[in-house]
Amino acid sequence: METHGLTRMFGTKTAVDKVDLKITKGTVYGLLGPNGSGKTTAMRMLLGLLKPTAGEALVLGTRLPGNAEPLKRHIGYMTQGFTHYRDLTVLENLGFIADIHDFGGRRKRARIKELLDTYDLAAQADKFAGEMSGGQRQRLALAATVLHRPELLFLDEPTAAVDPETRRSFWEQLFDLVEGGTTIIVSTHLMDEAERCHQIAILDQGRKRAEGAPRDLMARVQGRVIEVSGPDLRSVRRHLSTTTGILSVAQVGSRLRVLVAPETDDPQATVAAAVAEFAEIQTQPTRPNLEDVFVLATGERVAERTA
Ligand SMILES: Nc1ncnc2c1ncn2[C@@H]1O[C@H](COP(=O)(O)OP(=O)(O)OP(=O)(O)O)[C@@H](O)[C@H]1O
Repeated sequence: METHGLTRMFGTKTAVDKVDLKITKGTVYGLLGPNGSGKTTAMRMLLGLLKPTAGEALVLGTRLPGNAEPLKRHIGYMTQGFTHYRDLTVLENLGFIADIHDFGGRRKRARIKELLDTYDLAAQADKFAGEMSGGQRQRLALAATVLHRPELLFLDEPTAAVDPETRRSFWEQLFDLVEGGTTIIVSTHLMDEAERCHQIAILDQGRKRAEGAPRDLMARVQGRVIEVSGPDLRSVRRHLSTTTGILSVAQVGSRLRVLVAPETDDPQATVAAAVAEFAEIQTQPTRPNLEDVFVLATGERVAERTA
């Protein structure tokens, strides 16, 4: 899948701004960005549901904008929230989706049985979707999305509303799909979710600000994140927040994580000098995370934007 200069305006607002992407078959590609950064709009254009204002995309050999009809058999889309019928049972929900995809008779029964086994839903088959737990409903949503064995799967913030344990097992299921050759495009504002992707693009205000494997992106920030410990950390934090060359300061437990701007030669010495007036302060470089990459790419923390 590739896009060139993909752009979408709503009135005078540019929701997606000249975005170039290249996504390799059999990988999980993450679109990471805060609310309103253009993730859903980008996905809807790639699904052929929304026409780009400018630019183009090539999705599984189909050129967009253009006739997206041939794509529909080959792609799956899990929207934000759960889109199955709460007053139908698990079996009825899957049966309904199977009918939409023209699965009939024995083929329909076999595929539904397979999905109930794969997604551990057999015991809930006759339960109303509305009465299931969040984790079970999410498994049902994924089962329904992959029923027709799509080659390309779009997941819009799939685990924003579930607990960490459910999120972990959901991701294991995604990697099982990838092993079978499926390509997955997932949008998220969660750093731990983005870290699991093979490749990510960081989106901010509709623009792509950075792209690469999470590990490579974090390596680029190596040495720029300094951990500060000692007494009176709230005062130290306030002081560092107004120091030139320091991009962000966040308290994590009994330490501060300080991100130093790229143009600064010796980040640790810069932080040490800035806190010299405080007694008993220790500084040491620490391992960067994707939040640091995001701040560096956009100048702002995701949490601040999302809040
Ligand atoms: N149909 C629409 N009409 C007008 N503006 C829209 C429409 N859809 C999206 N927007 C605007 O485009 C921008 C990008 O929205 P989009 O939903 O793509 O972001 P997002 O990153 O998916 O965020 P979220 O996680 O909140 O869905 C936002 O400013 C949004 O208000």
